[in-house]
Amino acid sequence: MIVTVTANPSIDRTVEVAALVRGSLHRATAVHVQPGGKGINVARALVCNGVKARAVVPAGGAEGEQLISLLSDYSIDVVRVPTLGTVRMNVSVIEPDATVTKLNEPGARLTEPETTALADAIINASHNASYVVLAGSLPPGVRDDFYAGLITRLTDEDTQVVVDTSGPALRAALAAGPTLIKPNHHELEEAVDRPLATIGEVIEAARELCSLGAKAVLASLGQDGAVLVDATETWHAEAPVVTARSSVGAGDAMLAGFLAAGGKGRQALVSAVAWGAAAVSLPGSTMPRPDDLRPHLVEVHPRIKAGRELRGDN
Ligand SMILES: Nc1ncnc2c1ncn2[C@@H]1O[C@H](COP(=O)(O)OP(=O)(O)OP(=O)(O)O)[C@@H](O)[C@H]1O
Ligand SMILES: O=P(O)(O)OC[C@@]1(O)O[C@H](CO)[C@@H](O)[C@@H]1O
Repeated sequence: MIVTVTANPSIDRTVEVAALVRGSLHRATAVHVQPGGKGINVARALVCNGVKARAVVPAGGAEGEQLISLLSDYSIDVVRVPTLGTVRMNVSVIEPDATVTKLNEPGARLTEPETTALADAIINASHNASYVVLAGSLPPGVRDDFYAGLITRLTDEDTQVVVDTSGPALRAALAAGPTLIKPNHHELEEAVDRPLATIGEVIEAARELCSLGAKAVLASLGQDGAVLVDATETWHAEAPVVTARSSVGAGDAMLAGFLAAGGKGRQALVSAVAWGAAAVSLPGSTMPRPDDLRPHLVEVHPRIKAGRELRGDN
């Protein structure tokens, strides 16, 4: 069982438009409403591929009810932590060339008792978990060291903890020694506070985060695939570039693919890249199913080209 935690869940509304023009009225050509937040997406991707997942989710208000109802379409074991505040609504506007303009709300403030209840629910839900995934932003009211505290508590119980977050929460989490972190290109640049233009620079930055406490780094690089750095090895793998439809949640699908294939090493990286590539070719934040996956097309570079320039996001 893989346990995912989404401290700041969302209802994701993806609106497709012909072209986005600031200050204009747009008529949507399609709309998708899906349960969102990174941990929830990881859990959705896992169960869509027959891997058992439990999702811990704080949820309140009418939107909280809607989120739980949307989640009932998936065979996820949902652990709901009731809150007074409502679940946020995040909007992605997608143009035909797959350009995404994303509007994420901050999320409702969690009170101190709610934060304590969430932390206790996570610990209770995580006994016997093969991995616990702490994913996404923290809502207002929750301290930056929330994930760090959980990593310490879970590691004391020999649980493997994966973190996918950004900014101060990521920096605080590093020192607590997570099993794996999954930054994207932008989050990695932010973590080392410099631009990263080549594969070699990404690898150097990932090693720096290992020296700060992460046991491994899985960096997602959009159409340039992904880099995996652990204590002994470094790999770069990529799928043939697909015509993107929506990149929302592709990084979450990618992390799910990595964990579904064992959570370490070359084969897990191949699976991760295949799941990520499949996710970008699907609408909204739709997670891939077995028929969508093409792991045999993924190339693991036998020799890493450190000087290769990154092509940019999706
Ligand atoms: N155009 C593309 N063609 C092929 N594979 C892609 C493409 N875009 C993304 N991928 C795959 O999907 C993975 C995740 O993409 P990306 O780096 O954009 O994630 P992300 O920024 O973490 O996404 P999110 O935060 O929305 O979940 C990449 O590592 C890569 O394997
Ligand atoms: O605001 P956060 O927590 O950083 O990210 C939330 C979010 O953008 O991440 C997912 C895609 O990865 C979406 O489902 C969701 O809307």
